[in-house]
Amino acid sequence: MPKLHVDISFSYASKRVLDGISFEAEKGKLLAIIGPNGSGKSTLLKCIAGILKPEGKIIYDGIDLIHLRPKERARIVSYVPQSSFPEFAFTVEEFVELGTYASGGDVEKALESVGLIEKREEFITNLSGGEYQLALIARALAQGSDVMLLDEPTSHLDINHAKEVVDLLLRLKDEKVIIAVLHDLNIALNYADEILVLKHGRIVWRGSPDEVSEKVIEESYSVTPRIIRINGIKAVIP
Ligand SMILES: Nc1ncnc2c1ncn2[C@@H]1O[C@H](COP(=O)(O)OP(=O)(O)OP(=O)(O)O)[C@@H](O)[C@H]1O
Repeated sequence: MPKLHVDISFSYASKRVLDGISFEAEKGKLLAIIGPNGSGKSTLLKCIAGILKPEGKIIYDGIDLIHLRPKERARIVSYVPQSSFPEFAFTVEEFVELGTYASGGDVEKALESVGLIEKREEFITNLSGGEYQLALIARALAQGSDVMLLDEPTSHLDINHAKEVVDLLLRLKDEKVIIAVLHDLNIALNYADEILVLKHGRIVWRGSPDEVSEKVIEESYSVTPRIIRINGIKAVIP
């Protein structure tokens, strides 16, 4: 089974933001990246997505993604950015169709997967923040890529829609390499298979959600939380 190998560093001008980040991700395991604000999580996803050009290597299935042209890379990697207000008044269907540019993917299936098929004719600018987040995910799904990167995919969603997105990722994880930046530690600890903790642009901890201790959170976020575990369910109380 092909793996994604990441071994990179990145600087904005002279400011080192990612320093020797090295990890692997594979299908079947939902990988969550957590860490405090400014630790480099979004920058890491942007490097893998090809928006930023890091030093080092990003290899998937023997192919070095850093040196691929954008259209070739888009066949392999899709990226769901942090949600912002849509810039153009496309219909939902047209917006999701943008994802098919590189690979000619399935718009209808993508809309169905996120529950937006009924809204296909509506303008994207009329969606709620949560629905727009789902449209961003549908656009990435329509790309049909093997690797999917998501930057805080549940941040604008109510508990019901957040659960829908998590369920979708759990359904997709056997067919795609999925890497999600998550601020919601409860989602990360309860649904991810592996966790990477970033701090000051370095991986300071990695392991399974069951191994995340109060000390790990304290050392990364400088806050002393309580982690409660009941019948396999974990809750992080700040
Ligand atoms: N375009 C940019 N130019 C210069 N510095 C930047 C730029 N974008 C981000 N940074 C800096 O890089 C560092 C990492 O930012 P990044 O957005 O990757 O962190 P993050 O962990 O995703 O943060 P958050 O959790 O707040 O979204 C921060 O110090 C940030 O100020």
